[in-house]
Amino acid sequence: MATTCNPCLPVSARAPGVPVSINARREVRFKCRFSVGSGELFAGDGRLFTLGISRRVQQRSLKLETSEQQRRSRVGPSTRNALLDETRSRFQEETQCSELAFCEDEEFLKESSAARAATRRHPHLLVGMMGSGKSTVGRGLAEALGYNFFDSDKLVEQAWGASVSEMFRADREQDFRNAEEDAIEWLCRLTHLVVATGGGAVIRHKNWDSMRHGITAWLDVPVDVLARRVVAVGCHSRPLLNTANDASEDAAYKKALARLTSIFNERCDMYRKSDVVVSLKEIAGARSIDVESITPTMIAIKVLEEIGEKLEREGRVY
Ligand SMILES: Nc1ncnc2c1ncn2[C@@H]1O[C@H](COP(=O)(O)OP(=O)(O)O)[C@@H](O)[C@H]1O
Ligand SMILES: O=C(O)C1=C[C@@H](OP(=O)(O)O)[C@@H](O)[C@H](O)C1
Repeated sequence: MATTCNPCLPVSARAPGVPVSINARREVRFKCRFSVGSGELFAGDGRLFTLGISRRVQQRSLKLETSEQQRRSRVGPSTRNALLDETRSRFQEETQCSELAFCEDEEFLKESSAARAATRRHPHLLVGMMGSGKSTVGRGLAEALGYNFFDSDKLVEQAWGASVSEMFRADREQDFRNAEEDAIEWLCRLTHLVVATGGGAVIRHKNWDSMRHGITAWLDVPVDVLARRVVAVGCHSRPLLNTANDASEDAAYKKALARLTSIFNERCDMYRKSDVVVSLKEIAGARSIDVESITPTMIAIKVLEEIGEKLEREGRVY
């Protein structure tokens, strides 16, 4: 028997978990309030307990909640108490916590579901220059959180039945920007999702009004790295770079670098308006590696850490 946590993610970054429930296999799920982590604990007979670890775990105490759903599942009081006793002793053994409290009172449940509802108001929106990794990192982030992933460019393409490049080529950039605005407004009304916005989303105030319903994270990637990435995959899907006809990769790189530098200089103040900034240079410095060696997973972890810290500073739960 052991608690199992995703070893790739730091405590503050683990998934916030699912609502408390008992499933068809009669595995009982417990979830704690102010959860900053979760683990799984197996009872001797194969039942699975999903546990949330409270911030207070550092003070050697732990709070778990059981839910109305569990009550509805017709686990009788003696079974429930036996489960709780078993969980208590096994978890105390695991965590060396001296205090462990199970809360079942209505007030606690109301409070914790309000807290969960508050976090649900926050879609995670990745902003940044084209090629900064919003889609790549966003997908991993969504997977880690158990959220849905959306790419606003893709929604626009679906709505118009044309690719972004085709729209730009047909001189319909303004139509694209309007459709992007609608897509972002719609997405920001939803919950439990990670959105990769288009690189230019930050230029419209209306998008910021929408994005304030969520949490924005800027992936700050040096322009030379961006240029290398977009040239490597081909610039056909990035109409603003206009490098399609360049004969050599070197020529395409130089043109992309110049164009990206100028776009970055125009937009950097707007990217800085984001709730959190994830700088690849900083990650590289902290890990003593070069920027090109930073993996999307490392970036996703940093995004989660930064968002977690921001919410904590503001007294909100993740
Ligand atoms: N951390 C990374 N390291 C190396 N390549 C990356 C990294 N993040 C993204 N890429 C690559 O860079 C390209 C652009 O990434 P993408 O996620 O499409 O960026 P965006 O959505 O911001 O335009 C893709 O080919 C992707 O595989
Ligand atoms: O920077 C921009 O203005 C744009 C970035 C692109 O998205 P990505 O950042 O996903 O490449 C796409 O929305 C469009 O080509 C415009």
